[in-house]
Amino acid sequence: MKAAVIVFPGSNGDMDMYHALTDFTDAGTVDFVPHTSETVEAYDAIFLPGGFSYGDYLRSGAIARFAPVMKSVIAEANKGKPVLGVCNGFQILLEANLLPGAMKRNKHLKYMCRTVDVNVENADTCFTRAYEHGERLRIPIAHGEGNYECDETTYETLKADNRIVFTYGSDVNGSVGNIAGITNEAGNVLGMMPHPERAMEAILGSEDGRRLFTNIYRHWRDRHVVTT
Ligand SMILES: NC(=O)CC[C@H](N)C(=O)O
Repeated sequence: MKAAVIVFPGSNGDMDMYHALTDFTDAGTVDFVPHTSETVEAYDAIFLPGGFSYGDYLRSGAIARFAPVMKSVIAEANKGKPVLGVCNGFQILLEANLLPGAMKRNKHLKYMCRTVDVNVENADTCFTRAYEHGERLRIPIAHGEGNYECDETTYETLKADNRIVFTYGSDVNGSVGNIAGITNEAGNVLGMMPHPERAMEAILGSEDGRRLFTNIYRHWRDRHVVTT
């Protein structure tokens, strides 16, 4: 599997994402792909890391959404390749309209940085099949604009179509329905505010993020590697 970790000016989760992929999955190639790149067509899975792309000016993700690489990210997402956006990556996916809704400042207007409870609401996606439905994970958050907002119709659709993949165990930032992560309609694009790539090793507090990465790899392997 060839994985692309997209790097924007201001990304800060790119190294963690790279570490999660190279040290915990058998992904053959993991490349840092700069925001100026014109194409990610050669990659099987695309990862948008956390950070403060373009200094979070205007709104988080609002400028990154126009980076040259995004045209190709959108094209590959529409072909059905797995695309994972974490934190700022999620914000960019929202701004790019690959996912519905928007992010507002956290309800207390404070940047929050701590490990929280995260519920697995849908364990039937290419990202979450290694988890149990209803499982409670411990995953760190680190954001100032994680207050997910969408209109009533969108919320009802997300619920009805099982596209709410993760919720917070409690109301941490004001998000509608305590939403922590959602997918697109096809299920191949996941945006989530908690950082699974920072929950890979018990020594750092949790290894609950591991299965997300190993499962993306497994999903690809099951479709591309012939076993006897
Ligand atoms: N770790 C992140 O990606 C968080 C930064 C994000 N731009 C924010 O809302 O603060």
